[in-house]
Amino acid sequence: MYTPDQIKTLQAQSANFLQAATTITDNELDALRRVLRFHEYRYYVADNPLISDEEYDRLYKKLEAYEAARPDLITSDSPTQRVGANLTGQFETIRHLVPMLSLENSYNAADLVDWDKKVQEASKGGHLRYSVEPKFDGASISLLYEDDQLIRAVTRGDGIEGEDVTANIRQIRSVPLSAPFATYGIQQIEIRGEVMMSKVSFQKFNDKQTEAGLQVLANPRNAASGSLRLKDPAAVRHRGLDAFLYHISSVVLIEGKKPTQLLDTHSGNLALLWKCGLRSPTKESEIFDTMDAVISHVGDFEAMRDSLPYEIDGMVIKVDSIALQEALGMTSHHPRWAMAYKFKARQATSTIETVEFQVGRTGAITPVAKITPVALGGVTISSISLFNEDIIKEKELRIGDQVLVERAGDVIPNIVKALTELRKGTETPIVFPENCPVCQAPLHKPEGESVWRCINPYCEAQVVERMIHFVSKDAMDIRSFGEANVRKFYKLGFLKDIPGIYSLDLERIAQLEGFGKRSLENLVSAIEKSKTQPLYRLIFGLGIRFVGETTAKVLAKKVAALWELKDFSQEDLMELEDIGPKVAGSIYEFFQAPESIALLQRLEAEGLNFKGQKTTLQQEGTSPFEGLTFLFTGTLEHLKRNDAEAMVEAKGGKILSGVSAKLNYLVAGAAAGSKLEKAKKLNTVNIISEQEFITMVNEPRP
Ligand SMILES: NC(=O)c1ccc[n+]([C@@H]2O[C@H](COP(=O)([O-])OP(=O)(O)OC[C@H]3O[C@@H](n4cnc5c(N)ncnc54)[C@H](O)[C@@H]3O)[C@@H](O)[C@H]2O)c1
Ligand SMILES: [Zn+2]
Repeated sequence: MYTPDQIKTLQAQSANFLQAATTITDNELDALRRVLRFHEYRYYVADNPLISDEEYDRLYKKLEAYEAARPDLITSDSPTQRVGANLTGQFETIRHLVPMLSLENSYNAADLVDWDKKVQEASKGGHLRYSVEPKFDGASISLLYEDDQLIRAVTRGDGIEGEDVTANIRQIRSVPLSAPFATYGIQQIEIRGEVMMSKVSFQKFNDKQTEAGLQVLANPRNAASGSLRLKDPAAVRHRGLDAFLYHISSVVLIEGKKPTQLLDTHSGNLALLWKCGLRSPTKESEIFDTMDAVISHVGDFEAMRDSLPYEIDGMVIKVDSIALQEALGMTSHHPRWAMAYKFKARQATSTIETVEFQVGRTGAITPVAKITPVALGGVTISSISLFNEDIIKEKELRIGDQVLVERAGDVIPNIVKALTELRKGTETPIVFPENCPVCQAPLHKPEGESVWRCINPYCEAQVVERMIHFVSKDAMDIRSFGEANVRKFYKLGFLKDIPGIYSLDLERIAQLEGFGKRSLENLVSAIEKSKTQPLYRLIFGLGIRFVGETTAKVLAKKVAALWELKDFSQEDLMELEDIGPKVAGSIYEFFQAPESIALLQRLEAEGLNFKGQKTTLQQEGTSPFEGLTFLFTGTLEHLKRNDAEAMVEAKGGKILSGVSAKLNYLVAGAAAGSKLEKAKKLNTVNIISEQEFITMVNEPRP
């Protein structure tokens, strides 16, 4: 459709239009329309947009503003006069009973208030209600049911005609093949909705694409519309698609039947669809009497956008009364009775200017792309982690590449893809260093891992990062310390390692600019306070590889004092909750390394809390045998069998009737027989004597 040269020219023109703050001139009108049509093709037909939605919307608004001032120059094929065509020519086209339009977009409360005024005028003082529902970010479809049977499903196409994708739509489980419309007197009904791919299915889909070396899709919308065009309906079934149906566009009643009242309002329509077994957004929609209430609701919904299982890109506000909808009518592009309220953009385009390699506290090398600063979701983004070398290879990123950047909610920004077609030939590969960029030690990458590491424990970058981690909020939480002070003190030679935090030369610090009496006092008291932090914070703060907060808590609970961890074997560690071989290996290594022991000795000498939770827990606990199982066999010398069993139960343990893998302790008396033999074979049972049992009962915890 477009040659590589045309693509480059059109993209350069887009960039010019986007940069120019001013409105366009008469001469540029044609070029802007061509540019918009090109992006519509990339978006609707190729499913591979080259600019972000926000950029497209800005171009569109530019054209709209120009045409509003010069209505004499509007042509019927202008992108503002019809919906972007997505006819691929691969399917039979079918005419919609009623045109299938786009929506008018609004971006702020003021836009909504303006629209409300127009609607109020049209309502002539009648009671006005708005129905508000999510704007589902998928691909639109139109379904036709006749005599309760689904007879066809069509894409939006150019709004007048769409493509017949019935075979594919029949694979979507939330679209019933038959529905009891006749009970409402309906013979034929045309319904509109959105085919969606959930966030989970989308992630799975992209993972598979990556694995197969295919291009990842920019968003679930692209994935949904791409799925509708698959040639093999069976393949559609595996994509995990859903459909929300939110509009009735046409109804033919069975002869002699009266229309149900549900057909009088939009909310009634949603209820009717729901009652007939279609997934309409009844639960997701709400009715409001005033635009003020609508505005506050859309704000609330935007805040919970990320907790939904599917993507929405805004809200749609609809006039609830169908009579008023009809009075308001439509343009050739959108109905006047509905308004989309678009949420803040999540994607933008930018350029990779350089890539830096950062060294983390565990020595991991993270490539970070420095991009041309771009505003996204309320913040300006100028650097983006590329995670590791594999990701760079998978996404085929190069320095100089134009890229699509995404920032969803609290998730850290990431690069969705490079816009490879826009390459000029001057882009250069991203070369991973062979040596640590800070200490120059050769980097290592163990088999099966994707991260390169500097394994020099004295690497400056790591030393500093470890200290930053140690003082951080989730670790020792030394409030007034922070990253900036760690770096400053280190640079000045005041601070060399973690224990040094507790022996800072305060007099020298007092002479530094910005360290008044007050801030120095705060620093000192924060450092002092950290000495009594619970043990798990210290363990976490040590920055042992793979030991997060949760693991640190597990470890702190298991010991009376930190030093005990030195005696844990890898097997001992693996018996603890949620600790696998990788984590166990790392903990074991840490406690065997002489450097670690020296570090801990210095910290202990500084008076840091090394006490774990083990002893306190047991003294408080009245059920030291909780979770343990016992069985007695053979003849006991000192205790009666019944008394012994009662002792176990009194301490929270359980008596089992036979030897199995569930058994923890077999107390074997004289002449023990088959049970003892079986326990020996099992290898998992602790076999103890009566005397050992008595000792255990008298001890706080086995
Ligand atoms: N990045 C690009 O290059 C590019 C190019 C073209 C279009 N676009 C994007 O597409 C938009 C235009 O596309 P569009 O015409 O499909 O409009 P749209 O997606 O902004 O809104 C209209 C569509 O919303 C859908 N919708 C979802 N939930 C709905 C609900 N509850 N009620 C009614 N409709 C609902 C319908 O399918 C309807 O057709 C642009 O604003 C832009 O964001 C991007
Ligand atoms: Zn290094």
